[in-house]
Amino acid sequence: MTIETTSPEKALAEVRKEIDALDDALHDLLMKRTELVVEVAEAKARAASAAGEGSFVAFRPAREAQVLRRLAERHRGSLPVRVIFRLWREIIAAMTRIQGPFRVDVFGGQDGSALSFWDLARSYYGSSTPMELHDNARDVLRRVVQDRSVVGILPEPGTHAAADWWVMFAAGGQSEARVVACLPFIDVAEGENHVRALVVAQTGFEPTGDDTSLVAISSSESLSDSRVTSLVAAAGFSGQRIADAKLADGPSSHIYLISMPFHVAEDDKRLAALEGGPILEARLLGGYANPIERATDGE
Ligand SMILES: O=C(O)C(=O)C[C@]1(C(=O)O)C=C[C@@H](O)C=C1
Repeated sequence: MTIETTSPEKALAEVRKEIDALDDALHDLLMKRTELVVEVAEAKARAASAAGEGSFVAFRPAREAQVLRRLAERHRGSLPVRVIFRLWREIIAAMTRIQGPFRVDVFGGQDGSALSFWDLARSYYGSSTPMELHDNARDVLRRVVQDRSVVGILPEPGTHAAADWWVMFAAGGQSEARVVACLPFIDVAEGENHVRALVVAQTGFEPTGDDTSLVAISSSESLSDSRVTSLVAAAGFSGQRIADAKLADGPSSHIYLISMPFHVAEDDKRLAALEGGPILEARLLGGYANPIERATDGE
């Protein structure tokens, strides 16, 4: 016969003591991580001044994607990866704000999807980051172009009635703004179907090893899907049309948005090779680290 020496109260108190110790360890690590991010900011400031720039953009979406992918890869147990992401997104957003001004302008539209886009922005850019809602995608884009500290959340082209903002982006003057991320960063096949958004900011579209690029091409004539595909292939690229638009005036009256399943750099020679024949201009709009895909997530 075994004699019960530990009362349930005592066992509970023991486990809670262990939880307290873990909380302390987590808290210590968070404080240490913050100190490292201050060093990261100092390194960025030095790099900016060496490049003759007075300030720097702290936001590095490619690095953020790599941080999340690495965690998803090593994750075990019943805590959903989405919860891990939410926790790290809160941390990363706070650490971005420690380095300098950072704010988010969100497209909400007028068709009831505002809450979905707002939620997406909050869960990725933190509970205390200043955010503003706009009912017009063009206003969001304008804010991004005007202010280096702004990140814009816009509906994914081809999926939303108001998602024609990319045309203004593609046909407007040169700007430092780029598409740099896609939200949500985790796609759960059996999860609820949420909206997808693209993130636009004045920061680089850097490679992560698993990316999608968005290139806009303009033409004076209407191009069929197969024509677009073969022109893209002739330049050494591959990709598919995900959206198109017809402009009222100017020689480049037809404009197509091509999604390419790899990273395209700003100086990629294939962009120049695309121009010629019916294509008057090819412009890299940026792109994003492909979100991770899961069949299920802790359900
Ligand atoms: O690695 C950086 O450049 C950082 O600034 C650190 C960090 C992070 O907290 O991991 C924060 C913000 C950046 O957008 C990317 C990553």
